[in-house]
Amino acid sequence: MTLSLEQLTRCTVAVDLGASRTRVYLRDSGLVVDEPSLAAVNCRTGSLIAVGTLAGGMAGRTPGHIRVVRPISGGTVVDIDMAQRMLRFLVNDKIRRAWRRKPMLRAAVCLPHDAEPIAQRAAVEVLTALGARRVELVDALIAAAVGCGLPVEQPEATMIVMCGAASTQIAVLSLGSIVAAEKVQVGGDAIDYAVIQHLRSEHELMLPSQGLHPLHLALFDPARMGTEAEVRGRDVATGLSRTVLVNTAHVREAVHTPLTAVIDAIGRVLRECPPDLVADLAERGVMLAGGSAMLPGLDMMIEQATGMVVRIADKPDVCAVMGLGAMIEGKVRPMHLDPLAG
Ligand SMILES: Nc1ncnc2c1ncn2[C@@H]1O[C@H](COP(=O)(O)OP(=O)(O)OP(=O)(O)O)[C@@H](O)[C@H]1O
Repeated sequence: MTLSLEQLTRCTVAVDLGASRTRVYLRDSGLVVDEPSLAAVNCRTGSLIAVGTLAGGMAGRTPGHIRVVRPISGGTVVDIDMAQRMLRFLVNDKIRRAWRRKPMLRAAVCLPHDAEPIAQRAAVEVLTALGARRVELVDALIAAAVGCGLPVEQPEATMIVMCGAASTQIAVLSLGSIVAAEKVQVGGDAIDYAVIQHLRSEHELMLPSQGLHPLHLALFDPARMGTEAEVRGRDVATGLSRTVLVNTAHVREAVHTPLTAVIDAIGRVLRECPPDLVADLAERGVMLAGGSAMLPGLDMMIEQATGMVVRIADKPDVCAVMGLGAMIEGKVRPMHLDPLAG
């Protein structure tokens, strides 16, 4: 992966191909695409019917011959052809025109920490098919840390916990590099799954896929700890609509297992760090980013488990692409580490 800021400033477009959402930042225009990484396909003809938000609205409501697919899984492109087609439709005419004016278009893509060479290659192929002549790959943790406004280029420790849909990545950074990092395959989707399973087994209730986010507020809000929240769904046996009262403390217990994996990974990263950096972190705390950082009370759960202050980034879901955008716009100044003269 590259971290040559000079190479990045030659890029016109910054892309974050996430498991849950695809985001595109265009130089001089800002964030121009932020849509679900979904495509609806007609299985009989192979034609694409919808992408992004429109495809998301179709999920769970399609007839047998239409499938809503995710070409990106865990931050890795798993279906290159579909990802290319999805991205082509997500970037509208205006962006395509801007790209066409740049025959030697360069693109920057952020990839999960420690992405396999095959995942790196897949991302390059997706962007190349859209006209990029050169693709710079950047570690998503560095991009997100820049996007959160952390002083990554300074000789002081900063810690970022990026909780996405399919994974949580944790890193301690200093002097523009990653000192210690870890990735666990637990993110917002695993937390949602734990809630769905709890409602299914304890209350015999099935939830529509879109019904979870409004629920997060009722179930995880620390102010409502130990109270009951009304949840509406479909009865598993009868298929009829039903409302149940759910104890919020029990739901928190249900998500304990996925969250424990995240807390354990934070501990492992801290153990790998030199003591001076850990002392910095004790003062400065932890920055929480990624879409799942918006889960009410997640910051407090991490704070209680680690004993460190946890802050949630401004717009945590778009930190990585905005950080990459800042890099291509040349807003990040590298710290000079040239050998001393004399
Ligand atoms: N307001 C919210 N409250 C709770 N969870 C949320 C909220 N908004 C988004 N999420 C969760 O955030 C996750 C998406 O986060 P993000 O946009 O960072 O994912 P991504 O970058 O596509 O994923 P990944 O980094 O795993 O590739 C989803 O699991 C979603 O359920």
